[in-house]
Amino acid sequence: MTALERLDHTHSGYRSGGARSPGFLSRLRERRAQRDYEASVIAFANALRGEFREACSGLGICHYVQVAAGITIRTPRIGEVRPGPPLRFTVELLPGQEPADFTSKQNGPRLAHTLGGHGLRVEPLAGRWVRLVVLGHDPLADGFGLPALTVASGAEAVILGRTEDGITLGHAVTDPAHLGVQGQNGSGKSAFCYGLLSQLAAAPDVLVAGSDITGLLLGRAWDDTAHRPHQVVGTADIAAHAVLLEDLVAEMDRRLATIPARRDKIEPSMGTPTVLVVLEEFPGLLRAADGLPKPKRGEGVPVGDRIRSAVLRLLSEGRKAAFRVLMLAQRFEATAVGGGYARDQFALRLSFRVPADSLEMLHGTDARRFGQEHANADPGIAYLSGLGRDCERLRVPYLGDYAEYCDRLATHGRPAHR
Ligand SMILES: Nc1ncnc2c1ncn2[C@@H]1O[C@H](COP(=O)(O)OP(=O)(O)OP(=O)(O)O)[C@@H](O)[C@H]1O
Repeated sequence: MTALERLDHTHSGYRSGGARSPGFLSRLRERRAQRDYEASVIAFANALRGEFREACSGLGICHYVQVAAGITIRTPRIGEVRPGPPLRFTVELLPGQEPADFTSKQNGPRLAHTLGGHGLRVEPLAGRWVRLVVLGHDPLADGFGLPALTVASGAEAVILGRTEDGITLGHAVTDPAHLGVQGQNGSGKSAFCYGLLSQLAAAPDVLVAGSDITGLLLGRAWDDTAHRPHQVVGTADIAAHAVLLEDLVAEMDRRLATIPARRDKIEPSMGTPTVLVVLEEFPGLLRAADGLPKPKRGEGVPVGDRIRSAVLRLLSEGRKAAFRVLMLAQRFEATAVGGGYARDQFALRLSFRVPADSLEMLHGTDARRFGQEHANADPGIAYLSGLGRDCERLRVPYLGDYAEYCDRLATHGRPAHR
């Protein structure tokens, strides 16, 4: 506060006239500051229009118009500008343009870099208008911890991650979707699953079953819980994995045979829980099974084939019987996960750091534009498609180290009936 302003507050009774009062000077100064600010915003907006126009013509987000003097370039018109941060401005699309044109083919980061930012977010407004938001830094650069949360029922959403717009995405295990997760070593898939399973471990109407050749995601950490008898771990007895999966298929068949009249699916309950069949490092399980000696002709089916057909049945028929599959693989190659038909059954797909071709393999050609950047993603950053949303980038929550996972299961895991 300046001396004059102080005078205005403390000695207002001595003012000789409104026009000469310190209040007047202060208002004058305020008005001038406001004018200066507005002039700077106008200058900034004009500079932005120039830069944006250059960038749009460079990236081909423009129309070429033939006029008498030759060819002229029309670029989308900028409306209102808010310097931010983050810098935001509205843009009127040219006829035939779509909001996605600003982000397709790496246009988003290129436009943002020209305008001094890191990334670009496009928000459709009314009619042909969109708002472009220039993000100053990668909104997913900061991690977020997963509090010791558990859901009371499978119908409650567990936290999957936070998107670039700051939206926390959830998913209820009762939603009819199998979940496929791929990622290279150290990309954060196991940590993601620790978070996911620990949130589900207490729900009385969810059973976490499955096969885990590593023995870390399932197995010992689940000892003394109701889930543990339905889990097979390790590589010592690969046939036991096939037996477990076949038992799950038998339970699925029993449920399908008992769907009540006028219903087309099982309603999960404590007596008939949603079974989440976790298949950790599934391609590794198939490789180990295929490496076993083959039975002689007429003396049974090879273990690998038994596993493939059980998983295929769970994937294709399990949804109505309250079975959900969570499959993990380094790479979702069709041959590695039991065939292209099996891979197509995953309505919810999540990719941690993977080479560009693997990203496209699981998410389709829409994901091609993200491939290069995602091939170097930090642990915990993933692309998700499904849930009625386009392929989008998100950061999954981090529960902490493995000991924390064990502690949470020991504390919250639904106890075994004694
Ligand atoms: N969401 C996350 N936020 C921050 N750091 C993470 C996150 N997830 C994983 N990390 C870090 O990355 C490391 C590797 O993660 P994780 O073990 O889950 O990878 P992975 O893909 O399962 O690898 P592997 O296939 O070798 O098991 C973790 O030890 C942790 O330090």
